[in-house]
Amino acid sequence: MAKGTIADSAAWKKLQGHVEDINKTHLRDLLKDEKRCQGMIKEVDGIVFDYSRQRATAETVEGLLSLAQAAKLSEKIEAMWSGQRINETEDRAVLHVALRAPRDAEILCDGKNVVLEVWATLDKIKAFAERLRSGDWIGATGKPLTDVVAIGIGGSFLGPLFVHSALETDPSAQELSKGRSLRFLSNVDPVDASIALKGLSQETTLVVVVSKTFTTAETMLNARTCRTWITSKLGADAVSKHMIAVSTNLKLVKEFGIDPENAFAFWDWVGGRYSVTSAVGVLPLSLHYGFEKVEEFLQGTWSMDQHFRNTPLEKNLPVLLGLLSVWNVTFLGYPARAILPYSQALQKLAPHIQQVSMESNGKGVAIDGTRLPFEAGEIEFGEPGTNGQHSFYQLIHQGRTIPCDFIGSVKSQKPIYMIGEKVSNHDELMSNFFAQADALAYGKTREDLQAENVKESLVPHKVFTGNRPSLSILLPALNAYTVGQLLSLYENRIAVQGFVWGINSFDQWGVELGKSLATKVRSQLNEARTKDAPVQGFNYSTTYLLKHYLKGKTSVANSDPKNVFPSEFQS
Ligand SMILES: O=P(O)(O)OC[C@H]1O[C@](O)(CO)[C@@H](O)[C@@H]1O
Repeated sequence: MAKGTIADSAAWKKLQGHVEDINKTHLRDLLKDEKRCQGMIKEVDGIVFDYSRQRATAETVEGLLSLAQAAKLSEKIEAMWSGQRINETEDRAVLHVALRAPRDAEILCDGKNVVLEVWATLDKIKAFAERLRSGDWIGATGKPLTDVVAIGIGGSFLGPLFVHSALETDPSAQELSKGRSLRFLSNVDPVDASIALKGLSQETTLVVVVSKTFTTAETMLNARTCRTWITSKLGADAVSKHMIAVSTNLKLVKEFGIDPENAFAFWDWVGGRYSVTSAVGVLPLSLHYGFEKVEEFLQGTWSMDQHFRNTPLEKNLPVLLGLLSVWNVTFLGYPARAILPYSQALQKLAPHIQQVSMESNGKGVAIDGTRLPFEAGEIEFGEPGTNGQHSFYQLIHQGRTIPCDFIGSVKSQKPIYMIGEKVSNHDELMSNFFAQADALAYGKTREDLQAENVKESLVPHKVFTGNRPSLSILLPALNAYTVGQLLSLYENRIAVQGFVWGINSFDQWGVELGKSLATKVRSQLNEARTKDAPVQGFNYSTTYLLKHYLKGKTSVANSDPKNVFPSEFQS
């Protein structure tokens, strides 16, 4: 589009007009049309995707596909895959898909096949993981390193944590990680460090500092904290044995004191929140589970990536998911989405996707800087079912309309059957998965309640309007491969939304302002505590709060500097 935004397109306007038609329908009636439903259930590489409970008809989907065409979606997907610098404000390509490509694939960036570099790093990770896991790599006192603490924040933390929590309950992955532990340290809150290091011994711990930039304040402070924890017990030389790094900034890794030989690279064409399939996730997960298990995860992502790149839009799961999200957010006016895995192992899916989505698409201007005449981005949150049912589902059923993603699996990784119970524990879980989607769609009418002889005064309270959209994703089982498929499905869905809205989903300028203001506060706190300097240069409110905060702290002016650590740090 030469000028203006996607909202100027005829396809956009047509969809706006179509909202009125949809508002005349109820999901209760739409679900009676079996032909419609049949067209809205797709199966790809073992995953069933059912969007028949969306407030949409074949005409809606057709309208959305025209919108995709107006937004040049196919061209944008191809531009991403062909290494064009589609992250224009940072002048970078967006090629996280290359991270999971098989060894013999070719993906070009600036005329270079990046798959070769990807595999050089994967080979290095594999070799290192084998050395560590076999006990060939030993710590400063000669002991094998069985515990890994991965320090990182945002994309350098949430993705690896999500995959780790998903694999933790997979029996084969469990077997591979016997006798080992993997912990994460992200928050700069000293309590997080005390939790991460609790009970660990420096002698058997390897710290992995994960930071794309190697400048992130929280990560670097936690890295220095762990370095002090190690050196105070094992001496300065122990760093080379007990600390390694993942970064695109190998110069700063070296300056920090980590041997560049023990650093694992990735590239500026990998966005932080899209980096879990780079060394950011692959290294710590391989140290814990072995490289082969992590490779299965990469293969799952690649399978869905290939489907995304090569399948016509109308059958393409990430595309359909993305278009329906645009429909819900922008046209039907539902700004939020609930991610509801009926799988405890997917407990960190929502927090991870929350970052991928909200940091990617929470933008106010189009890629050319034009202010958007609509609100892009989506509020994403979620909890595993059935826990969420006893928390926020009340609001979803009778309060606000929040489109839901229900995710379940056919098989459980930990089946429990008990004599005398009607169903297995997993069947009980999945009964809720199936029931909730229909409860939201159909609701319960006044007539239904009257037929049940419900007391008249209670009828209004017990009515469920229904007509609340959801979609269902059914995996064959939860394992490394399907976790990879799911990740790619969501990552690519989020890219599709951004491509259609016409925004840059791959920069994150919105996180900068808070960071720079924190620098000013940090130096004020330092001046106040070490030199008793007065609080100045802030507005009334911040000055008041800072003074109150400082009143409760001990001044260290005129005293000898010393390290202070919680007792958990002393092993
Ligand atoms: O990996 P880094 O450079 O430490 O950055 C951590 C995170 O901070 C952000 O830059 C901003 O939140 C994320 O995009 C990124 O994942």
